[in-house]
Amino acid sequence: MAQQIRLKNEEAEIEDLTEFLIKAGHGVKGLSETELGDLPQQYIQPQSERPSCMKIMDESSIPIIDVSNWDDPMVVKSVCDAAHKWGFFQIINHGIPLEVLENVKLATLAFFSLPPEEKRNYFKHTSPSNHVRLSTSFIPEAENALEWKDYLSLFYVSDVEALTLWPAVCRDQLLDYMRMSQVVIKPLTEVLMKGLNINEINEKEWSAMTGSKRINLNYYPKCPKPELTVGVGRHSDVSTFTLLLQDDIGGLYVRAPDGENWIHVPPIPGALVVNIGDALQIMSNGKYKSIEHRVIANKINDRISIPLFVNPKPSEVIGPLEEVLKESGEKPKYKTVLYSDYTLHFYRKNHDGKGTLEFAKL
Ligand SMILES: CC(C)(COP(=O)(O)OP(=O)(O)OC[C@H]1O[C@@H](n2cnc3c(N)ncnc32)[C@H](O)[C@@H]1OP(=O)(O)O)[C@@H](O)C(=O)NCCC(=O)NCCSC(=O)/C=C/c1ccc(O)cc1
Ligand SMILES: O=C(O)CCC(=O)C(=O)O
Ligand SMILES: [Fe+2]
Repeated sequence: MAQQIRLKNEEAEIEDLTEFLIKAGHGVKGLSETELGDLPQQYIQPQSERPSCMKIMDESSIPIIDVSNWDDPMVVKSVCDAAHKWGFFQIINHGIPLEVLENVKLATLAFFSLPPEEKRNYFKHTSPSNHVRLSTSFIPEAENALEWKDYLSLFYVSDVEALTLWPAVCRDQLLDYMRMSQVVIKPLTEVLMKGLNINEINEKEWSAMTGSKRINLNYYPKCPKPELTVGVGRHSDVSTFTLLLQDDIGGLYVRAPDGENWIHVPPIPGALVVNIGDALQIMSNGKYKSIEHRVIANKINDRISIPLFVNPKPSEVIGPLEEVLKESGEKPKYKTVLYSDYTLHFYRKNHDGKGTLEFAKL
């Protein structure tokens, strides 16, 4: 197969690659396992996006916050300051049992270990529902260069629906995690709102901020030439916030507050990475920031990560919160947008740093 991929002329190559990756269900994991030795040209990123162009700040680190007591004013301050300055932080002692997190990682590996004949049923054209979708790269149709990643994206509607639609090898573990994640989602939302002087969150605001959830299982197989490609290109999440579980390999980099340098997010056993998404940047009128981040591929190890995106409901109209505008006296920096229009805009283009936010800028 590997030889076939390489020997075809350029146009046939793309067709063949699509056949191999998607129709046959091998994904980039299958490509990695063929031990090509070389990187197919479709994965070669322009010079400016390659790791060699990143200025990395080794001495810096995003905050690590012990959240064993969410009511502690110091915790509230640390979380809100981090959301303002860094847009990214790690939380420890968050109350989700280690076993639940370990089971999510094992379930992710179990899904990607399924034979290609089974996995191919979850790609867009064959998936039984648009709430379950396996993809390779981000949006292959919209990208000039592909990303070295496969991912299963699961939109959560209810336990009942997930039990019917989600793949049996991982659904119970993921549902346990979704259930347990409330011990973080609820106090984290309350604390972030406190930082905006919102002390009571009504039903409508809960729905505006946390009304829908999506969980992605990311698989980054080892890559023959990591220096020429990316695991995930520069982007900010379109969520309200994201809880990210990563394994012990590393490779996630976030933009430093100076807007130029990059900072590695080291794996910490048992910790969760939290990042602010575009929706909360909009609702907080820019007080909290969604930060650009990217993943570098790895030559030696496969890597997995599992982001849980906490989002507004797709039918929600979001914009700067009234309380925030009143309290600060600021003019709105963003217009109101239908959240599903915002996410559709994100899904129609390749990763472009913080470009998605332009859609909502006034
Ligand atoms: C607008 C959505 C996304 C889809 O609406 P739908 O009408 O029920 O679903 P469709 O299946 O008809 O999808 C419409 C289009 O959206 C795209 N799409 C629909 N889900 C997908 C999908 N998981 N994958 C990649 N295209 C999709 C897809 O391209 C499709 O376009 P097309 O095929 O041309 O009809 C809707 O689910 C929605 O608004 N959800 C809100 C919650 C939500 O999912 N928010 C996104 C949080 S995810 C996030 O912050 C970051 C994600 C991310 C992901 C990958 C990365 O590399 C980096 C970051
Ligand atoms: O793999 C990671 O560490 C981050 C992945 C990511 O940014 C995403 O899926 O949105
Ligand atoms: Fe992300």
